[in-house]
This record gives sequence, structure tokens and C-alpha cells, in this order.
Amino acid sequence: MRKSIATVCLSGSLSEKIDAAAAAGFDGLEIFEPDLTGSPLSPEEIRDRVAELGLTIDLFQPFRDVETVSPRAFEDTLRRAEHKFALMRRLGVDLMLVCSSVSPDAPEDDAVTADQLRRLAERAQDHGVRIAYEALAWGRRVHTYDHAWRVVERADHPALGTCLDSFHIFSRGSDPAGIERIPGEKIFFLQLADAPALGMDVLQWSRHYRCFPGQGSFDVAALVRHAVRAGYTGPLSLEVFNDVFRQADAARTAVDAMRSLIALEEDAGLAVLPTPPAPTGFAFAELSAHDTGPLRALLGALGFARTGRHAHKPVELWEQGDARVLLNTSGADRREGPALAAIGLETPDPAASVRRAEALASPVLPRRRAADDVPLDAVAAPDGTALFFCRTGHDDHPDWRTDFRPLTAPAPAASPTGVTGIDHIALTQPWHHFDEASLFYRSVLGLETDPSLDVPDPYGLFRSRAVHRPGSGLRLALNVAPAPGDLEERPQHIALATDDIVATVRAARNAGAALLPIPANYHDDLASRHALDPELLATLRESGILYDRDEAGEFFHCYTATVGRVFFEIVQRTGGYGGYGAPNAPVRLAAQRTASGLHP
Ligand SMILES: O=C(O)c1ccc(O)c(O)c1
Ligand SMILES: [Mg+2]
Repeated sequence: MRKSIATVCLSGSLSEKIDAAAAAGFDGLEIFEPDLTGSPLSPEEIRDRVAELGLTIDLFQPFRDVETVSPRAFEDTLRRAEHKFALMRRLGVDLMLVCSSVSPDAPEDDAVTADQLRRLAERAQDHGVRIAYEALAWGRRVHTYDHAWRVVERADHPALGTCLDSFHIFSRGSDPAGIERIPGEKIFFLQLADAPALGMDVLQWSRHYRCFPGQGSFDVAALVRHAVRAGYTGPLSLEVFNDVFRQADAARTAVDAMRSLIALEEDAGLAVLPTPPAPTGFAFAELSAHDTGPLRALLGALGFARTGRHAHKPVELWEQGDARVLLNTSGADRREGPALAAIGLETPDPAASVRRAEALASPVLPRRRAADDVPLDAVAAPDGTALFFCRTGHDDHPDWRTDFRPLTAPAPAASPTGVTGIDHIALTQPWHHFDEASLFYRSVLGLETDPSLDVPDPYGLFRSRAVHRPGSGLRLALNVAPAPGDLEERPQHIALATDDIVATVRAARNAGAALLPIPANYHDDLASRHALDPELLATLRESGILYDRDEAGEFFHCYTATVGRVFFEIVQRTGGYGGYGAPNAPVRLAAQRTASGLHP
């Protein structure tokens, strides 16, 4: 279906919004009137610019407070409408959105409302314009889509139809199945928005917290299916009022919006995309550092052995069990400390993963490799981390490890500490791309998203959300820094799995690994939270190990000191524990602040 976007979704001037929508591949626009009023461009210039870019203007909006008990006020509304019809002609748009009145003067009697809408539609028709009447969820009398439709049906004018908006429908708890009772040709327009489940005033919720479909909790795809079954053939148009998107880069938001609509079409059964061969685990984590000394020392103490060196690049492979860490000195900025640059994801079909990423408007990274290197494709995640699609140790696909030459003079034999693999990787997201990241991991990689959590840090509150593949070893924790400038200071981390954390910690410590000290208050509190065996509690206290449990099992974890932006976590899961120790995150954050010397 055609894809449109309301200018209110995007940041910047009207021309910046138009350019961003065109660059992201949209077909059409809803012009939000305040964007036009503030623009230095004339309506004709806007019309021409839009046409030059191959777009159409599908809707002019909003026209407010039409229905009224005051005949004088209604005459004034007709006069106001004449101005807008003339403006719409200059813009080259023939559909105007009228939202239900929020005024105390809105009539109780549907007959009055229907009559006034019909009279407005008659005037509109004289100008070649049609009216799409939308129920605002906070409309004074008309606040549900079925009520708006009843009024439109009663007015019975060919230039009058209804506009459905998924936010208003879901936020009022209406059942979208009733859409199928509206004749498709009377659904003049379909606006789509999602939103997180928030218990708050519906107007505030709508004006500040809408998000793109797939980023919130509404079943927007189900609503689209109902509209299509009703016979709707117009555009799928995004109308998202969101405080964060209003500040973010418009070009990037437009791509996020486009990805949302493509994924929505797939969910609604309107498009077939290459299926996501969801990743099953981690092939490697790649750290970049100008000076790899501190990381080598830490990896060595954690029991990793340096096993290979890349044939053409300054990259080392370090391994323990199935945990593989690459240390890369190319391109690392001398001023910045070590950082997590890339993740290798195990996927059953790397080429299919790339095709899916491309189908979902995700940036496939240019290959930089020598002719005889194993093909390794990557996409850029929203935070800039390169995600490589790997198939390690299978005959049906080249193995990326063959690019690494075994070391002729191996590093002194490290003693393994019992690390078996990578349990999860935690990435810090730019605060204004958090919703984009959730949608990216869900749609492009086919992962499941857990609900967002708010984690208190001594200097702010940050959001955290896990994405994972159920039943596999693939788990990512996405954290968002509390303040825009805070990202560079926020560490990322690699969590290493062990079957015996006490032994692993003891061995690592003996080998010289610096671990994060945990305040005694934490273990005192732990004793009150859980009836733990005193001997176990003493061991946890002594080793600086944190503890959590859920219905399925237990979680033991501890942290190394931070090197640059990176630290390691050592984790042991028992039973089917499915979390990440979130209740302990505030203690870890405070302990890291203490260790950094910033927080006495
Ligand atoms: O918040 C509003 O006023 C508003 C305006 C136009 C719309 O289409 C809408 O859904 C909300
Ligand atoms: Mg709307």
C-alpha cells in the first residue's frame, strides 16, 4: 500500500521534513498546518517541492471544532473553512481532516453534528475537496471511531467520510473489529500510531508518547487488517506526536518510520519479506582499542587465550570455551579508550539475514576485506555497533575463523577459569534512538523484546530493555543513557557464562583480574530479601557476587573493573532463570561510580 507520513512526526523545518520523508522512500505526506504556517515557502513552492521529489500531499490537517450549538460560531467556521479550501487548492491537496470538537459548545445531538458536517462537506465539494472526520479520544461528545462513523453515515454526503486513527481507537479501548462494518470507500484516511501502555491522561499520552507501530503495545497490524478487509485502499499514514522524535535527526527518524511501516505490512499480511533467520547466539564480540595492553591483561586474567591473528588486519582472536573476543587496533581513536565495536551473531543463513536487513531499510555495511577473506556481511545497529552475520563451525558455509592464522608463538598458556561462552552483551543506546533500537532488533533480527525497565543510577534514571531469542543463547540488553551527552561515558559490557561462578571468580582474581567492589550494605540487604544459606551468603559477600532469582531459577553475577568504555560480567544461571539481575543494577551502577572516583 502507499506509505505516508505526517509532517508532525519529524523534526525541523517543513522543507527538512519533506526532504527526509522523500529520502526515506515515502509516497505521500500529511501536512500538519502549523508546519506550513511557520514555513517561509509559499503553498505553491511547497507543492512544487513535494512534486519534484515524487511525493503527493495526501491530507491537510487538522481543522478543529466544527460542530457547535452556536449557529453564529458555525457560520464563522464555514468562513474559516473557505480560507482553508483556497489554501488547499494552492497546495494541491484535496482531503482535509476534521477532528471532533473538544469545545464545551459541541452539540449533544448527533443530528446537529451530522447536519453541520454535511453543510461543511457541501462547501468542500464546491472546491473539489473532501472531508475526513476523525474522533479525537478526548473529543467532547464524539470520542470513539464508531460514533464518528455514525455521524458521517447520518450526514450522508459523498464529500464526507471518516478518518480512522489507531491511537484514538486503542487508547479508548475500542474494538477495532467494528471497522469492518464501515464501507471501505467511506474510510477516507487511515492514520497509524502506536504507544507504550501508560496509565495517564489520554491527551497527554497522545501528544507526547505516541511512537511508530511496533514500538509500543497496540496491535496496529490487527487494525490495519480490519481496515483492509473493510475495503480501505488509501495510504497507510503515520501520525506520531512524540517529544523525542521532535528533537531527533529527521532523516534518521524517517527511516525508522519507514522500517516500522514495512514491518507493519508484513505483520498485517500485506507484504512478504525475506523471513528472519533469527540469530541463535554469539560468534564473537569485537573490541577496538588503540592500546590493547589493559584489555589483553584483563582477558588473560579472565582465562582467555590468544589463539589467532587476522591474516591482513591488526586483529587478534582470544578464546575460552565458546566465548570469542576480537581485539582490533585498526581505526581505534587514540583519545578514546577501548570500546565494543562489533558483534558476530550466529545465524543459520547469513545471506538471508542481509536480505532481510536490506528489505527493512537497514544499513548494510560496505565490505572491507581482502580477496581471499571469508565473506562476512554486517549491518549497522542503531547505536553504530556493526552486527556481523556468521555461521561458525558448519560445513555449509565459510567459517570466519579461517581468516585468523594460529599464532606461531602462542601466548603463555593461560589457565582457563571455566568461562563457557558469551551469556549476553549490553549496549548503550543514544537516548533518542531507544524506540528505534527495539524495533530494529525485533523486525530486522526477529528477536523478542522484553518490557522496558527504569533503573535508578546515582545521577539519573535509565531505561533498560532486553531483546532475546527465546530458547537460544542470544540475549542483548539495551540500556539508554539518562542524558544526551552521557553516552560516551556509559560503559558497554560483555557477560561471560560459567557453570561455577565461585571458582571462576577465584581463578580470575588469583590471576590478577580487578573486580568491582560491592558495598557490604548490599549483602546485608540481600540477607533480608532472600533466605539464603549463611555459608553461601558469606561466599557471595567475600567474592563480590550479586544474586537474583525468579520463578525458574537463580542468577549469580559479578563485574570486572571498567577498561575504557568496556567491562566484563561473569554470570551463572541455574534452572531457567531468564533475567539479567535487574534488581542489582542500581548497586552495580553506584559501585561503578564509586570506583571511577566520581562518586565518593
Ligand atoms: O492532538 C491533536 O490535536 C490531534 C490532531 C490531529 C489528529 O489527527 C490527531 O490524531 C490528534
Ligand atoms: Mg489523528
